[in-house]
Amino acid sequence: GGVQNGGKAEYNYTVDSARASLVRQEDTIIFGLIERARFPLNSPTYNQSYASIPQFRGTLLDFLVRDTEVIQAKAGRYTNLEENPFFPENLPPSVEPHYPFSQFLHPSAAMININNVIWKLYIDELLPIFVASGDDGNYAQTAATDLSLLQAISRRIHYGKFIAEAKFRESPKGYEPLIRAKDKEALMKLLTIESVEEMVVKRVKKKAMVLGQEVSLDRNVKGIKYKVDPSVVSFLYQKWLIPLTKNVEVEYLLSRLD
Ligand SMILES: O=C(O)C(=O)C[C@]1(C(=O)O)C=C[C@@H](O)C=C1
Repeated sequence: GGVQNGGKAEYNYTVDSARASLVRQEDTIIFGLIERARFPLNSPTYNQSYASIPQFRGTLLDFLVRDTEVIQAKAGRYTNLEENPFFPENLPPSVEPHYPFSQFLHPSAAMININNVIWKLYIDELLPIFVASGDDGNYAQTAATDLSLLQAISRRIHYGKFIAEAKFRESPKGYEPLIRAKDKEALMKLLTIESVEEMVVKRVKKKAMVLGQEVSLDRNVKGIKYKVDPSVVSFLYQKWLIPLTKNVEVEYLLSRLD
């Protein structure tokens, strides 16, 4: 397809390499949670009537994300299909020379973007369970940590496209009839491996303990304190991140043969 690869070997994802990437992304997400949890909720960040930005309608977070995405688009961020913008409308093209990223995904399926769902979920459901209530006035800093965490969560969930493609290529005969029959339930069942999910949930809890513990040189400190509650991290994965990744996988597969 389309982009010339300039003689470079095309990088192909496998189920194993995609899983390895998800494992790495766990670190980014956990650090993102730790960074955001340094601040209390700071609700004015998400309140349109608080923000009074000239020529802009929206919240401070909307403003920061929109304008950051414009810059990042120009710098070429979205030429890599692992990245999906939150405000894809009217993003400028990259001004950078194009790197020949692998055309691994099926072109129509590559267009899936559920960031509107992720955004709403983040504000309404996720924030309240891992940040303390309160207001310390650091709204711009808060929005900056929201942006990197949102990008990390979005990347993880949309990575479902790459996993789904790798799974499809490993057993097209299993997937093709279900895709033709548009059988979402059967697709969901075929791509689900409960033992892998259980490992993910256990590992992120352990990582949150290791990466998020307060480090002290004082031997007399009693009890370990965590910067973000490890059981909240495993809950986020179990309740939201894994299910949404799987939804992306199903959506991707449904248009895989278009
Ligand atoms: O590792 C896989 O096989 C995936 O599809 C990823 C994932 C996940 O979101 O972590 C989703 C579905 C599977 O049941 C197991 C794990």
